[in-house]
Amino acid sequence: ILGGREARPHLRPHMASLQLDGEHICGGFLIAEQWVLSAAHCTEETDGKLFQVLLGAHSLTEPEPHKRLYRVRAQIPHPGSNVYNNEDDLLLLQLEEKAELNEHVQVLPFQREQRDVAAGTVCEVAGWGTVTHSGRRPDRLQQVERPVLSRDECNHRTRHDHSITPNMMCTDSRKRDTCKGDSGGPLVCNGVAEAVVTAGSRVCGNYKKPGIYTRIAPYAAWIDRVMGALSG
Ligand SMILES: O=C(O)c1[nH]c2ccc(F)cc2c1NC(=O)[C@H]1C[C@@H]1c1ccccc1
Repeated sequence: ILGGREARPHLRPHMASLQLDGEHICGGFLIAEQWVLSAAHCTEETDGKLFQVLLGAHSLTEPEPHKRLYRVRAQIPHPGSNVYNNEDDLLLLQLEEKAELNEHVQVLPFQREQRDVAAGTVCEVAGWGTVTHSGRRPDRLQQVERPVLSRDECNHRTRHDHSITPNMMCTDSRKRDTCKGDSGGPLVCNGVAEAVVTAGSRVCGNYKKPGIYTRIAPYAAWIDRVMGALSG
């Protein structure tokens, strides 16, 4: 998160850190007791290794009550996700067991209504991604508020040049922005997860390249189908 600040500890009990060998790779969030939603691109360089999911954390390194690392039973990237574009950039992770819910570990409801968030709506995004242009990695969860940018604005030739589909949305990226390591985290508007930070490589903090998110409502049926099929 560029231009943000340290989050109030444990005000985002839905936040997850997707880790490989103890290293934070991407964000994610708890959508059900045994399920985390993140971004498919985050699995690109993991050559088939399964993530571990850290829940209940504020600091990535310090011991905290309710902080717990969960093993993953299954990772299901959306079938439409690919390495060439940001389309269908969603990843479902089934935890080995149901997460133990408490004040620091909670599920976050996601938007199911197929209606765009109005341009100008101020939403918030949190993550353990880079906090400086030189790539400094924070130990504690950061957050930033960002206004939604209309799809037409975002698709302007000088911005994302018509690559933003109806299944995506954008936020203003002037100075305050998401960055590497924030991908997979939720864009929360009025307390509801509207979208997921896309994990394609994008310059951060440049107003010419707004933040890109995968809207969740268009994928509600896929999410329900996968969770229902693997609910054994
Ligand atoms: O965050 C992303 O957009 C993104 N997209 C990817 C694609 C492949 C892939 F193998 C990884 C990623 C990845 N995450 C990262 O590189 C994470 C490791 C870097 C990081 C940045 C800041 C703080 C902690 C760790």
